[in-house]
Amino acid sequence: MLRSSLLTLTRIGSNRLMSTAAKLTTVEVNDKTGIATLTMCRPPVNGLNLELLKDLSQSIDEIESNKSRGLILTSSNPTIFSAGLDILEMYKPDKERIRAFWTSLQDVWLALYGSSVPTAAAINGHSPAGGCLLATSCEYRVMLPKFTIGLNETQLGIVAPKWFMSSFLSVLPRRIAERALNQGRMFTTEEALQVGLIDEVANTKEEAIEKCSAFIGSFAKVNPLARALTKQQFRAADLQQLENERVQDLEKFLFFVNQPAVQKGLGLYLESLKKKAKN
Ligand SMILES: CC/C=C\CC/C=C/CC(=O)SCCNC(=O)CCNC(=O)[C@H](O)C(C)(C)COP(=O)(O)OP(=O)(O)OC[C@H]1O[C@@H](n2cnc3c(N)ncnc32)[C@H](O)[C@@H]1OP(=O)(O)O
Repeated sequence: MLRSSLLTLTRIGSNRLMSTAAKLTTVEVNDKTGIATLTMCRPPVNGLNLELLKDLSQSIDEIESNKSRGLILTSSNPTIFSAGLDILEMYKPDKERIRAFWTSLQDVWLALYGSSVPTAAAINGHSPAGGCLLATSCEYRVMLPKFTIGLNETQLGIVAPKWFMSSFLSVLPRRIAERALNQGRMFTTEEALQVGLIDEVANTKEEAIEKCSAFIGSFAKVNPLARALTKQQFRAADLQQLENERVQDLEKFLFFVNQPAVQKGLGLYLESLKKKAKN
């Protein structure tokens, strides 16, 4: 693969840092545990734009093919895991780019939710919408206090697609998931723990990564193939549904995003974010 030939390896203590120039993610493999930490680093808020999504896809593929023992997803930003989809991709979109953007988001979800290696999210900051999608696509979540997580799409006047719901439903009981999605509810760390949206709370990012590593380590004595096939059987129906409906899902998104009312709503939301940032 071209990307493999561009790969540079740097050693930091017992970790190998795999990265390429101008990347929006880094992958660091711990030599002792064999676990890869995939860090999103797109300032200011890890907004999921086309480039970050492509990097995430490549990094997940890399981790799968390097036979890492597990994947921990986290952020280089000390207060934001990911602000979700970059709204600038969806507001007054470029025709070709927005197709590639949504297709890349589908790719990331299929790769992460369907990953054969154990996955965990060290949620070291706010995690709305697409950020929550990434976290709930993993098998385990550890979050730092005083942040928020949830699928807030209805608050923006937009609709989370079915596969966002699949990830959410793989974590939460249906009744709680349905109500939270309808309300566009953002959960505090404490509330998220209470309903089961996250598995543990940690006080620091390092502690969160340790807890994620311990979760991944809990599979050490389980046959990796049996574990991977079992996980994939659990997730097969959700994954297959998107595989079967990829084109329709893209067309539905394009139709929706181009509605004048949706464009107006996104514009107002962007404005309110910018106003808030200035104050
Ligand atoms: C039509 C579409 C149909 C279907 C698609 C459905 C799926 C949607 C999934 C999504 O992910 S939609 C995105 C939803 N995301 C959000 O609602 C998050 C919005 N952001 C925030 O709540 C906050 O920014 C934060 C809690 C993440 C961080 O707060 P704070 O640390 O106070 O940072 P600022 O708010 O000051 O933001 C700094 C900077 O970043 C810009 N920004 C924030 N979020 C986004 C974003 N999602 N997309 C693009 N830009 C974003 C914000 O405007 C500020 O920009 P400046 O230029 O003013 O610095």
